[in-house]
Amino acid sequence: MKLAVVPGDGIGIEVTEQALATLEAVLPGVDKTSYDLGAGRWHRTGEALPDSVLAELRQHDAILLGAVGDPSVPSGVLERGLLLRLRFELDHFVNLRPAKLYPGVATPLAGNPAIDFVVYREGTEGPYVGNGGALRKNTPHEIATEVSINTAFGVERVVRAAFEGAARRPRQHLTLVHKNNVLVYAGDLWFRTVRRVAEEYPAVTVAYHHVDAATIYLVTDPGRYDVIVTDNLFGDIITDLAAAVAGGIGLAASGNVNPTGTSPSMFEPVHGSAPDIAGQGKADPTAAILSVGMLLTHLGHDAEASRVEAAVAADLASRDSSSPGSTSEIGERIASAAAS
Ligand SMILES: NC(=O)C1=CN([C@@H]2O[C@H](COP(=O)(O)OP(=O)(O)OC[C@H]3O[C@@H](n4cnc5c(N)ncnc54)[C@H](O)[C@@H]3O)[C@@H](O)[C@H]2O)C=CC1
Ligand SMILES: CC(C)CC(=O)C(=O)O
Ligand SMILES: [Mg+2]
Repeated sequence: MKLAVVPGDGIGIEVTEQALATLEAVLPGVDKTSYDLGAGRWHRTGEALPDSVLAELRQHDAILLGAVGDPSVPSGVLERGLLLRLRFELDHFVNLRPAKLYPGVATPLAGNPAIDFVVYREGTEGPYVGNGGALRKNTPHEIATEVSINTAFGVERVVRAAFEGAARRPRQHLTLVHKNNVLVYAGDLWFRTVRRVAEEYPAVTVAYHHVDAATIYLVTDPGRYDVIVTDNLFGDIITDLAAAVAGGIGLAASGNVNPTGTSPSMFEPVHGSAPDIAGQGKADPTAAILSVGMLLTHLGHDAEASRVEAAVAADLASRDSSSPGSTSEIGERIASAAAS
C-alpha cells in the first residue's frame, strides 16, 4: 500500500500521529509519504495545494488527512484551496460518514438509544462548488450569491451508492434528507432520482425527511435512520449533529470515496483543526483512528480493519468518559490493543 499522509493543521497533526501508530500496529511497514500542506506552507509559499503535489497524491492508493484550517489564514483559503480541491479533483463523490453509538459511550440523549446509521453525503457538488460572487462589495447594497449545483449525473451516482450501501445492511432502509418544500428545483431532482433508482432496489424501504425535521429526529429518535443520502451542505451539517449524539465529534470518522477507483480515496475525521484545543493534547484521536479503519476496509484489508474497530470498541467500553486521557494516551492504548 502506498499511503499519502496530509496531517494539515491544528489537532489534525496531533490525531494523525496517533492514527498512524494504530496503522503501524495492524499493518506494519506501509509505504507512507507525508505532505506538508496547510497553514505553514501557505504562509511560506502562498500556495494551498500546488499542482505538482496534487499529481503526486494521485499516485497513491489512499490518502489519510488530519484536518485543515487555521486562524492565521483567511477563512476559506485552506478549506477551499486544499480540502475541497482535493475532494473535487479526486472526484470523491461519496462522503461516507458512519454514526454509531458504541457500548459504554455516553450520549447526550436520554434513554441510551441505539444509533447505527451511515450518511452518504454528496461530495463534489451543491453550494460548495464555488459558484458565487459578491456585487457592490462593502457597500450597504452588497449582494452575495453561492449557487448550489446539482447535476443529474452527480445526484444519481451518490444515490446509487447509497442504495447499494443500504442493500448490504440488515435493515435496508434509506432516507433522503433535503428541503424540497423550498428548494424546489434541486430538491425535486434529488426526490425524482431517489424514486427512480428505488425501483431497482425493491428490498430497500425509502423515506423522505426535510432537513429541518431530520435535525429533530436525529435528537429524538436517531434509531429510525439506517442510510441517509443527502447533498453536500446538509450532509456536512447533519453529520456534526450525528457525531454529537453518537458520543462526540472526537469519535466520528469519514471517507471521501471515489468508488470507481480512478483516483485515491481520502480518509479523515469529521472534525476540523479545532484551534481552541490545538497544542494542548486534548484532542481525541479516536475519529482519526477509526478513519484508518475505514481506509483499510476500502483497500480490502478487512481483518486489519476489524482489529482497529475492535481495539477502539474495547477502549471506549472501558474509558472513563470524564477523563479519557490525553491525545497520546488514548492513541497508545488503542494502538497497543490493536497490536495484540
Ligand atoms: N475536514 C476538515 O479539515 C475540516 C476543517 N474545518 C476547519 O477547522 C477549523 C475549526 O473549525 P470548527 O468549526 O471550530 O470545527 P472543529 O470540528 O474543528 O471544532 C468544533 C468543536 O469540536 C471540538 N473538537 C473537534 N475535534 C475534536 C476532537 N478530536 N477531540 C475533542 N474535541 C474536538 C473543538 O474543540 C471545537 O470545540 C476551521 O478553520 C474550519 O474551517 C472544519 C471542519 C472540517
Ligand atoms: C471545512 C469544510 C470544507 C468541510 C467540512 O466541514 C466537512 O467536510 O465536514
Ligand atoms: Mg463539517
